[in-house]
Amino acid sequence: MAYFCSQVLSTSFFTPKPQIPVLLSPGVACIKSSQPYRFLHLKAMQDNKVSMPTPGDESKVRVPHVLTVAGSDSGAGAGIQADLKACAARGVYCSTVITAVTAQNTLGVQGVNIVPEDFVAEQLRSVLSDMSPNVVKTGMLPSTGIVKTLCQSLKEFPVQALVVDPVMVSTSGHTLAGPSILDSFREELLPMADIVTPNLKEASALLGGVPLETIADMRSAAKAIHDIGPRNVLVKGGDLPVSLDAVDVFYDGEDFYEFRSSRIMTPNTHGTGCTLASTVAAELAKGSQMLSAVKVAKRYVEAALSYSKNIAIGGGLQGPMDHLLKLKSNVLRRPFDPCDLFLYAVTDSRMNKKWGRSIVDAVKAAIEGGASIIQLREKEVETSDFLEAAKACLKICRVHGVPLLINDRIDVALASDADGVHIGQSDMPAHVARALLGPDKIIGVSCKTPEQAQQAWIDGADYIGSGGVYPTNTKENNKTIGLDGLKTVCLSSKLPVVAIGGIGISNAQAVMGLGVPNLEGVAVVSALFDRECVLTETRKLLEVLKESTKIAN
Ligand SMILES: Cc1ncc(COP(=O)(O)OP(=O)(O)O)c(N)n1
Ligand SMILES: Cc1ncsc1CCOP(=O)(O)O
Ligand SMILES: [Mg+2]
Repeated sequence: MAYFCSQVLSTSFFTPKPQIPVLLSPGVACIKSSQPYRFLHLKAMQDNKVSMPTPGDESKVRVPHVLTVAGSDSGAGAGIQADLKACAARGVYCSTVITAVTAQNTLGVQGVNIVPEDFVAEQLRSVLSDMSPNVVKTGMLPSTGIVKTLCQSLKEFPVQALVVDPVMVSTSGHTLAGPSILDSFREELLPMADIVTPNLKEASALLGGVPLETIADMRSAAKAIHDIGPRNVLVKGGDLPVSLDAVDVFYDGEDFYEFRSSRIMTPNTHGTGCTLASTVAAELAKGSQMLSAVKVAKRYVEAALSYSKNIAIGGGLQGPMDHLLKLKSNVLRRPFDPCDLFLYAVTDSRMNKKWGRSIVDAVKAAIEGGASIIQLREKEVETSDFLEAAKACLKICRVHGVPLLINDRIDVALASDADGVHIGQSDMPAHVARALLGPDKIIGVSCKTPEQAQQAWIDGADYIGSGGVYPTNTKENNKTIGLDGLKTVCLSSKLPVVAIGGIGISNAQAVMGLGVPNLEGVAVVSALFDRECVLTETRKLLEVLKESTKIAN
């Protein structure tokens, strides 16, 4: 590997107009250049100071790493906090050097406290001397001294790429870095940058105040900024007047590229600039070339903006976005409660077809009748129909606060964002399902024996389905374990249990009357769905179950 790298390096020293990162191995990009800073960088790479796989150290995995040098935003929509979240969302490690601490919220910036220059230098040294970030991304650099300190540190500890977001004014209009830093930007920082990502105001400021009102102006600005020294320029046109599309202009010194996307109507745009730049940095750290890094970053920001367009955080005009695309779905999903197992309705497409109803109608009726959890057990439908049904049922379940699980099909559960899965002993092992679904989704496992119950607990299941308690026609060749077998499983299980198999209004009380504390309810298929009126049957079963809890107490 080292030999291959030095081959690339030795030719790159003589490349006349080098700009594009050369992929050496995943996460290791080498930028060809003949400039002094580049020389130091390449030299450091040769000396193995910059992240390289260590021969004989295969058990350790080097992760792509971005160091962000920026200001803290107490509201966490922008600055260091946005950078951390964007890198985490993109699967890249992010270390931080804080240049200023701001008091901010969705109303604006209430205060700024600049970190002393020598302490910025100390943070830089701590990270750069030990942790070998692949890429440095800069945000708020509030003083000339801090800009100079950073440039000095980068000469001492070269990195693979430098992404400069020339933050000057907050989205609320507060000055975060005054005009005094412009000279140091132009003279020192930009010539070291692999990409600079100004918005219209920042591009104008870098060019001495020229008005920028059209895409043609943006192209001229990109070219003029490129002349200052950065290898690539992205002029962001989000503030361009009278344009429905958001247009950004990218210039690599030879070609122009326009990135167009339809404007997402949302107030939650605070921190988009920081997020875009740190995502570019993250993609470069993974080994992407510059143009694809910018493309992916644009796509990610658009997706996050679109996902976050209706989230409500703070009372001001500009809210933060949700970098991890999780907040909305977590609000709608409540944690698993074992009481949900009380009346567990398991669908069956054959039965619903027989009675001329759709899966969605069957689920609606079961919920209206009082089902506390739904499982889609659709053994005969096409995958695409299963997915559509799951999405439609999920909408209904969410409105009623009823969890929706998918039988067997982890792929369908993931694609529909259902609340979880129910799996059997011959399905995907529960620990694999847990790894695929993450910590929050509900996983139920079928168990007939104490050993299986113990394994389900070890594997990270949330509940056990135990049966068939009574003989059933719904599942072929299914061994009946009886009430005794059910009791044995319950007593050996650390997890809540739901009984299944041949259960209906005639025997539900006998099952619940077993009197074991972790037996939470009954799961039924034919007693609800192989009947003319699902609503009536569900109501009747609910009454029987309620009655059995009264008797038990
Ligand atoms: C709640 C509940 N318990 C058990 C089962 C049976 O699952 P499995 O053993 O995977 O068999 P199939 O349902 O896939 O035929 C269940 N579905 N639900
Ligand atoms: C899926 C399953 N697992 C064990 S028994 C059974 C079938 C339950 O269906 P029914 O409630 O109609 O007996
Ligand atoms: Mg199964």
